[in-house]
Amino acid sequence: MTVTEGIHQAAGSKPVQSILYLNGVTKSFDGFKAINNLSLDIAPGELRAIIGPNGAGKSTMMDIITGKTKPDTGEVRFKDNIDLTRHDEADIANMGIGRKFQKPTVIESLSVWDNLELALAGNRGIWQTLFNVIKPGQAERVDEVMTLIGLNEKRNDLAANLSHGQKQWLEIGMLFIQEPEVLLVDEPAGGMTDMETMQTAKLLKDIAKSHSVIVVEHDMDFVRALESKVTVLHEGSVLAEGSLDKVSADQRVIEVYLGR
Ligand SMILES: Nc1ncnc2c1ncn2[C@@H]1O[C@H](COP(=O)(O)OP(=O)(O)OP(=O)(O)O)[C@@H](O)[C@H]1O
Repeated sequence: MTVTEGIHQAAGSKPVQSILYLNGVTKSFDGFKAINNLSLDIAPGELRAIIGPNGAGKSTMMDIITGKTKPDTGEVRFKDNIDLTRHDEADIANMGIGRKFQKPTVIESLSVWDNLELALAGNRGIWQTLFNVIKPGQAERVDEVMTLIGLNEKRNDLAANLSHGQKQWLEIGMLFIQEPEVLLVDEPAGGMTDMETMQTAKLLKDIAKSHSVIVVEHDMDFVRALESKVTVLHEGSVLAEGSLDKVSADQRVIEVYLGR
């Protein structure tokens, strides 16, 4: 059994084939098909990049997975047999599908440490977290995540004083510390320097050693650095899938990106 299989297979149960499985999903807005017969299969522990021109349906797809938007038709399954269309957004987040939006939402007036501690505490609330003694093991967990996101030396700095890239890493850390099984990450590299972009790719690759990660991104240098399978969306469907080299050599993908 590989490490990934071990993580995703409960004792005695059948190994999970697909951490996320979409089949024949359609969603229309006022008669316009934003998602059109979309199918997608993500394996446990997979890192998958989703690309596609503006309006291809990337955000709507993420909204459908997280329960923010209900599809008109089609299957949306988590761990093979959990039908996500029957659950609301809060349920889906609690089941272990975490999403990081494009804009960081860290609390600027708190330190890096406090932001992580707060995220770890989850529903316990801000005042209890800040004034209660931290539980055994939690400080170690905060330290561990702080090291992963490369902000150890900034632990006592206010989040307001971090660079844009560092805020994004902190936010990824705040999602990761809650131990979701799947992380959905929306355009993390937007507005980052080249060095920050490469560090973000490394961070997501590190996270994907033990988690499934789906990342939507426009920055092709970032997508190349992920070294992952790429899905190209266009007009709400999968246009091409494979390595970045393979999809970027596909004539249909070239036409979509360059315009006909
Ligand atoms: N709530 C909505 N009401 C009406 N139309 C919508 C709604 N949400 C999305 N759309 C339309 O659906 C299509 C797909 O949008 P979506 O935001 O999913 O694309 P995207 O690939 O994420 O684009 P971008 O890269 O620009 O963020 C677009 O034409 C958009 O205008």
